[in-house]
Amino acid sequence: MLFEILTTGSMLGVLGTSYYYKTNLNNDADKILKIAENCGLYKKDEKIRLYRRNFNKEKKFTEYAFKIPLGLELKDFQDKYGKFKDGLNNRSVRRIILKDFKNLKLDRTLPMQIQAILNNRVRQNKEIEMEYDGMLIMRVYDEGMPAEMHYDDELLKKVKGWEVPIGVTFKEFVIHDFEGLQMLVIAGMTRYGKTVFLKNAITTLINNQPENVKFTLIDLKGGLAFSRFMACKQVNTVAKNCPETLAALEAIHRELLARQEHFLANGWEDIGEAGWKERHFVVIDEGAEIAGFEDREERLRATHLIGEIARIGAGLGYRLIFATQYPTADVFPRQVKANTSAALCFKLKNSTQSLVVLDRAGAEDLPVGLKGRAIYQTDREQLVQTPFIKNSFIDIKIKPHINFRARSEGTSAPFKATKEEEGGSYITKFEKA
Ligand SMILES: Nc1ncnc2c1ncn2[C@@H]1O[C@H](COP(=O)(O)OP(=O)(O)OP(=O)(O)O)[C@@H](O)[C@H]1O
Repeated sequence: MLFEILTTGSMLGVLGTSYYYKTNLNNDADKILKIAENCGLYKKDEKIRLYRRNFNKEKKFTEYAFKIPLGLELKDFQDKYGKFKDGLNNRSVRRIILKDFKNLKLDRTLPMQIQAILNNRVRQNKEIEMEYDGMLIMRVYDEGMPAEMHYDDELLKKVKGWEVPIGVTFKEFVIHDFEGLQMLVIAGMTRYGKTVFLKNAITTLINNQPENVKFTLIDLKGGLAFSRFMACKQVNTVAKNCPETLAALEAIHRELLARQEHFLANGWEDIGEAGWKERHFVVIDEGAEIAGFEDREERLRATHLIGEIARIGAGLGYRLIFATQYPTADVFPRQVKANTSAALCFKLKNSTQSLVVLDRAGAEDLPVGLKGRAIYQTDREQLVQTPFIKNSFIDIKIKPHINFRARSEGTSAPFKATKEEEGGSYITKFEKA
């Protein structure tokens, strides 16, 4: 009796699963075509056309290739990401779970139990990835990404050199390599994961490049988030207000110009050719505070100095991470925007902000309340779940790098350039690669 039930159950399960995929595939393709049409993604009477579809059983996604009318581009479809996502998830589906049959109780309620298994409905949680390679590629994943990813030792082993973990997509682990892309913009509404990501980046770099990394941390949210890094020997400065920020930026600027002169004198094109290992990271959180400095002169000067780091810093070994929750055009120094080709964008308030960061709408459609979900944009775009790093984990990792000699108030303030740095000759020593 039990054997019969299990066999019948398994058969029903297999049939149910194959029915689910068959109808699901047709429905999804039809839905995409319909949503595109309803969103005005067509030209005159020319609509998008399905060219092929492939189902990847292992990674549980279906890839659709669409021919799109001339005059439309990938961005037009990405702008409607939220509409496609909601449309594909607009109803629950019947899903038969095979292992439920194994848990059946052989009593009078058996028929009801079987009925419950057969009638099981689940809310859909599909995710979409879009790309263009001569055709519009839409990958529809049956399951969205994990809602959480933890930063642990295993994850730390996956990054080396100047790489920092960005997170996971539906199918792969993503890193940001600061040797390839030296500047990174981070944007997102409050409490969606900017600071956690910055702490992830700082901890990773201290751990993997303890002898070569230097930090200037500009924390205009009061200095609390970066305070645990203050005593690390890799941290030159934690600036917490306008005067400290200006002093820190002026010091970097002096160093930058001196370095430039030194490179010129030696005929080095960039830090790679110079063979210097040091990289100096300037991390700014919250960038919008700078645009709000009361004194106009100070505001303009700070903006100019950050712009200079973005404009000429990369080749000289400077790296910039600029984070803000108010990404409006006047908050980004022009040079930062012009010289940055990487952005990590958490949920934003509206499409105008998204346009400033990503040059397209869409970040406003990221899920409400899902912390750590972001769009990572370089020359391509990936939807990622960023790793969550616990403060206790950070403390373990940075402990070996803490300078136990108590810092005086002064040492947490910006460092002073030496006489030599201020003058013509530049004496900072760097290790040869
Ligand atoms: N990647 C993540 N995964 C899971 N939870 C996260 C993640 N990042 C952040 N969180 C949660 O969200 C909270 C807020 O994150 P965080 O401090 O980074 O926000 P924020 O964007 O910097 O906000 P604000 O702009 O207000 O400082 C964290 O305390 C944590 O609980």
